Amino acid sequence: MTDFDYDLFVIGGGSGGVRAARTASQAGARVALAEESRMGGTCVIRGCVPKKLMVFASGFPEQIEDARAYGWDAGIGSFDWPSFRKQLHVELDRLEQVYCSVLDKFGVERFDQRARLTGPHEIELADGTRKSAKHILVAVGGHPVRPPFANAELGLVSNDMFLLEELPRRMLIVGGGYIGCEFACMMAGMGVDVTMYLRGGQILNGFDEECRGLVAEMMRAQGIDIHTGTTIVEMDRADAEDHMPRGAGSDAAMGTPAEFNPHPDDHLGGNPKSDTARQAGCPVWVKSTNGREDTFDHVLFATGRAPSTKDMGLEEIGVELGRRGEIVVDEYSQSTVPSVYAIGDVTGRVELTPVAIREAMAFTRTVFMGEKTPVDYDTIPSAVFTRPELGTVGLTEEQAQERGGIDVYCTSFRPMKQSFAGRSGRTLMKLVVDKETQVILGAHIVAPEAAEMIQLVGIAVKAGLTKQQLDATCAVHPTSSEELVTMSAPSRSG
Ligand SMILES: Cc1cc2nc3c(=O)[nH]c(=O)nc-3n(C[C@H](O)[C@H](O)[C@H](O)COP(=O)(O)OP(=O)(O)OC[C@H]3O[C@@H](n4cnc5c(N)ncnc54)[C@H](O)[C@@H]3O)c2cc1C
Ligand SMILES: NC(=O)c1ccc[n+]([C@@H]2O[C@H](COP(=O)([O-])OP(=O)(O)OC[C@H]3O[C@@H](n4cnc5c(N)ncnc54)[C@H](O)[C@@H]3O)[C@@H](O)[C@H]2O)c1
Repeated sequence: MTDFDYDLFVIGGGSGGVRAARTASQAGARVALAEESRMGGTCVIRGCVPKKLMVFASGFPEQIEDARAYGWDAGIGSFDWPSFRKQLHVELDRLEQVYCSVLDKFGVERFDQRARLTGPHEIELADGTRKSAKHILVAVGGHPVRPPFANAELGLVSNDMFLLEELPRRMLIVGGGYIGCEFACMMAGMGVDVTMYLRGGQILNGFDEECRGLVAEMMRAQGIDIHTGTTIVEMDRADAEDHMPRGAGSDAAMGTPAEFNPHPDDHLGGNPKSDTARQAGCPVWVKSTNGREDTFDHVLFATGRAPSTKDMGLEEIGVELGRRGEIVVDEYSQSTVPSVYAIGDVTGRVELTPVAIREAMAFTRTVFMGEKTPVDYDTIPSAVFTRPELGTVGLTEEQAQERGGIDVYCTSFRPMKQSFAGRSGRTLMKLVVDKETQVILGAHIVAPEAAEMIQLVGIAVKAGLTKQQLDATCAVHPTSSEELVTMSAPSRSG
């Protein structure tokens, strides 16, 4: 064993990789980590964190409108994107430093470069250096994928949204999953005119139907123009000759286009080193399946992500990849090459930060602490940061109906704060309960702060509590969440 340079070499400094490196080092292992872009990975640099800060920024117009209804002489003024963006990146730089310091503090050797596998125990760094390790952990995450349309490179992906030089006036978002819906609400809140194209009939495929319907209704009420069963058939630069608006240059029609940098490397949805240099895309002319032709300052492709396994040397050494390029692993995150493990988005299991972190900790326990620890994927709560938010845990009503024997407790109301302000927004709370045992199988909330609420209800659902046990908890009044412990009769059974 001492023949190896390290006990563990981690490739990827995102949520999963950093946690695994730190905990393995704490467990006494000699650890190194290579990160080709910025430490912190998707969540910290181009995902959860900047997204949530943008969610906060985009919520103020509504809050100020409410403040006026509550008697404040408040005015919204205008939103200064460049100033927000500057502050956002100061914060991301700070967090990146925190991640670096944590690794340094725990004695993890860092390599700020790309790494690939050249053997079951060998890693090659971009500068040609080779390192050996008893175990290799691949935690390289995923990257956004554009659909295979001609000229799709004219569109942005989520990574680009945090780097925009200026906010678009009009924007088309293609895709209605987590990322599409969250950006639609953020952009609309910041005053952008948002159109969405969905391939299917509704946003947020896989979530509870009633909740999807309500979130879509609320998004439309904010002015988001959602087109279902619609996709792009053709797209081009708006200033291409065929698509110039008559009597006006595209600048006049669309605002000054920022410099356009195509994305030569779709491996990370862009060149990882260009994070600070990337400029916004150009105005785009779009023809859609509904026959409509339109121009947008930007098109955002929120059409899914793929594991970043390209050119990693994985298949060459015998690591099996799945259909989408994900690393196939067992319940202990071990790949088909016993010395190579993989965690996080690159395994295509559940693409959430807390899940990548749990996989990292289970990996450390299994490999470095002698406790074989599988990850528990049952009943993972999550939230979509739309406005209002959607929090979800456990089975949807539709999934539970398939197994049958359920009671559904559901309530929908105008929350006190919004009702007073004359706002039409509704809150929805739903508990899906096993009729016989009364165990709660699922909980779904559409409400302001639903993400905070579902974290707590998630404990009850994970613990296998019954509806009666929830009801035995005294309500906190006046709150919205008290409805979760006061719904007395099922709305329906199935
Ligand atoms: C816009 C957006 C919003 C999101 N919001 C949420 C949210 O609110 N809540 C939530 O739970 N999840 C959210 N996610 C998902 C979450 O960010 C991911 O599930 C999580 O970051 C996965 O962690 P990871 O460690 O697997 O990979 P990553 O965080 O992607 O880290 C992988 C790292 O590996 C590096 N890398 C890749 N290849 C190499 C190589 N060959 N050599 C060296 N380094 C390499 C990359 O640069 C990257 O830093 C969001 C994702 C996006 C895109
Ligand atoms: N709040 C959160 O926890 C959060 C936020 C963002 C992302 N994430 C994670 O990241 C993952 C990826 O998010 P995502 O939104 O990119 O993926 P997603 O799979 O949730 O949504 C992609 C959407 O794009 C649509 N689509 C795909 N190809 C298309 C095409 N050619 N034309 C039109 N539509 C097309 C799909 O039908 C789907 O609705 C999520 O599954 C989630 O795990 C989580």
